[in-house]
Amino acid sequence: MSSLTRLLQEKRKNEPASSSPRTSSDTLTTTLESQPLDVQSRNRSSSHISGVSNGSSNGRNRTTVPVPGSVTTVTQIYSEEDSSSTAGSSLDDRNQFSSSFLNSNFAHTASFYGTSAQSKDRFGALINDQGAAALSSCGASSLAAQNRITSRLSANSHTSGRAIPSLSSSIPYSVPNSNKDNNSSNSNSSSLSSSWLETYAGGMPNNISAIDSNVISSPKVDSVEPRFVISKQKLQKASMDSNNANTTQSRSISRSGSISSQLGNFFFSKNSKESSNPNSAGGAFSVNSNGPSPNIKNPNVTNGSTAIPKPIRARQSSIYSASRQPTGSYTDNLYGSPSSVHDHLPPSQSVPRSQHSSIGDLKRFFKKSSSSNLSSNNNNVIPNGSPLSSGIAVPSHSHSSSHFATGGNSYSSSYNGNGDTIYSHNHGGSGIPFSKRYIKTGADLGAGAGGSVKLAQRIADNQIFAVKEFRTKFENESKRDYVKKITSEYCIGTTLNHANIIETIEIVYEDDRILQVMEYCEYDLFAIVMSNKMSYEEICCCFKQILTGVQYLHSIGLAHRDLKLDNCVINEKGVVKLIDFGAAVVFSYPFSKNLVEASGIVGSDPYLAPEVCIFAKYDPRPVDIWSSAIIFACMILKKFPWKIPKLRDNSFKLFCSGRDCDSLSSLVTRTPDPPSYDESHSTEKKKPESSSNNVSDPNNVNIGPQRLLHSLPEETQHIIERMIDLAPACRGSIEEIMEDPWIRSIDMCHLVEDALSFKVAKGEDHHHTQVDQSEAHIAGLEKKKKKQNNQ
Ligand SMILES: Nc1ncnc2c1ncn2[C@@H]1O[C@H](COP(=O)(O)OP(=O)(O)OP(=O)(O)O)[C@@H](O)[C@H]1O
Repeated sequence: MSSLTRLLQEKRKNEPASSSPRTSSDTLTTTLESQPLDVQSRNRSSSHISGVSNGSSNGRNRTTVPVPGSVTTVTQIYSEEDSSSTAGSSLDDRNQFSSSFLNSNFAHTASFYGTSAQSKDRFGALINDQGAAALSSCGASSLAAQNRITSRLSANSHTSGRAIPSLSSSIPYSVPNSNKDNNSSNSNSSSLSSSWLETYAGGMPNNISAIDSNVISSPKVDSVEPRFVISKQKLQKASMDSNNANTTQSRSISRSGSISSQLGNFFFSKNSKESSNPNSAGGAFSVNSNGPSPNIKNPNVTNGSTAIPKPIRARQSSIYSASRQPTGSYTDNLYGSPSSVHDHLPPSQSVPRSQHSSIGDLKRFFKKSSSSNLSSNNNNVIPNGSPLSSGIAVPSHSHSSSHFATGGNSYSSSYNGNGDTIYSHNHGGSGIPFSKRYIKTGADLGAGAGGSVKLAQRIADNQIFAVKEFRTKFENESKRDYVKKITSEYCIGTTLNHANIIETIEIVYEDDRILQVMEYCEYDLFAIVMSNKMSYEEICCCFKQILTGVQYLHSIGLAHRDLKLDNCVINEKGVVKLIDFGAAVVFSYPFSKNLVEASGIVGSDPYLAPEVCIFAKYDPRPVDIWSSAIIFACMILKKFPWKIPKLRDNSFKLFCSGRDCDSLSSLVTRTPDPPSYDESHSTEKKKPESSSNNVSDPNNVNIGPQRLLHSLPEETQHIIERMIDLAPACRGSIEEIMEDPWIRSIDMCHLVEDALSFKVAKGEDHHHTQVDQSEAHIAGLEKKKKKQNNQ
């Protein structure tokens, strides 16, 4: 337990119960605690686990976990390590749960930066514990599926994470008339899905219908250009939709260079150096470059933008490649050599290593830019509604537009992140080093696996920003992966435009440091939650804002993959913003109806969706949905429901138990039931069936989904249940969630246009909690703890 954890626990213990305002969440927590069954559950699980580990053979046992009564149980293979780690299951004990809650929040994103041996071990353990989960009584078909999985695993065990099947091999994503040839490897599921959908197309969940073709893990792309064009369109459409929906926000997409093109321009083309003109470095930095297609000219770009590197390189260096290889860091660990990263690419996409980035590229890139200008450029601000030559009309309201410039020294920004001001002014930044343009205030906001975040003040206007200094490369990390992580975070940050997404102002490479300047938000949502002062309505507002951010991301084909309380910050106006796009992936490309599956165990344990721990490849959208639901549960309960979604975690095991199936893998690979005649003609019958998976004892709140749901307000239970459906194919999509009556009824704080600025329209039924700045960020809490210890 970290010292900070202890600090917070002590703080909470010392707080008299009456000192905190009585909120709905308090009531709910009390309700949860009042359930003695939690304690019983923990005792039960301990004994089961103990039994498992004692009987271990070769460190592993196949264990059937008994659950009281006649309910079905979930079976899994355990290792001794697993069994010993079962302690401290979340819902069972408040203190332990709080500890877990805090520790997990301070335990940073797993795997994405996981270059340690731990990651490797963890990955291996996950493969063996979850992927090979052999289950017994779910019918012949699921058993067959399990056998397929298990045999694949055995055939490739300990050698390659790629041996783990894709979730799509078990879940049919395909739709009729999709290209079945492409699905030869998944012929079983494909044919299943086709027949399913042909028959029950209307019954498929929203999260499947959005991607209405076959699932691929390595998309075949002959040309990069169309993707970029559509990426812009998607961005524009998302912004326009957003405008039309509530006129809450619309920022210029003047930073219109796609993520991929930016990355390609930045790092992965040696030729870019040769082919560029003297201004090319700046051009390469310009997000609003000519765009990736040589056929597309952008008359709005007046600076010396560079020629676009060869598309193939751009693609390989993009988030596209990141999305296919987000596990690069641990892949390197597993295979011992960065070259292995390329080995598993299809031949058509395999790239000679010489084409990939190097730290030298990174330095050249930043140095060139630094010497020209790292401030923003008015040239990048596109007149309202002006169509780019690529055929994209930008949103009608120029909003934020801060990014690298190409030699000009003007700056334009129109969104201050507080939601009520547009500023637009020029800051002479050309050639001026970061240290001359910003003063570091010295205050630390937080630090994680990706780097440390500090406060800085811009000299030109005294505005405060959060500046993230990226960590240096780990020794056992490939340069390529390192550069990719940094660039993906920056490129995503600068490309996205939404009130609920943090704005990246610029990125600076100076003195061998990489600094990302972001708008500053006064509070971590985690700190606000831990203050225990949030009202239920406030929690709902924050939740809906998070969902709104997720909706935006998903609408443009991106998934965050690391949604958690401490990746949500909130400003003093009550606007919640998602941060940390280091793990984000593209799941859908323009002109393609294919789902690009994500891979790798990426995220933070308590927020992880179960399929992430089981399958090497998965649809990242339901993962975000699951994590969002966990965030909501954490805000209500001030606890995690479980430490990790694995059966070794007793609380999660109980959550999975009591269903009409005893196999976690089978539960996770379930597909939606076709609508029955009764269901389609009677809405009354539908509810009891969907509200209880606990076939044996629907009233037992300790088993099955009710274990978590019963602790939540009744009105939230339906949609949260949809969000924590163990099967991602059945899980509610973001569109479904946003249409939920309760979600719709939430009076959410949002931005509204007001002449030349945007103001926050506050929800009327709540105000947003503010805490002392000394406790507003994790770093502040840590500092305070240290101080207390020294006294
Ligand atoms: N724009 C911002 N405004 C205020 N605080 C911020 C901002 N960005 C980051 N922080 C603070 O810094 C912390 C770390 O930021 P971030 O999550 O980006 O780092 P990381 O190294 O990627 O973390 P992780 O290990 O979770 O991946 C956050 O939890 C938050 O407290």
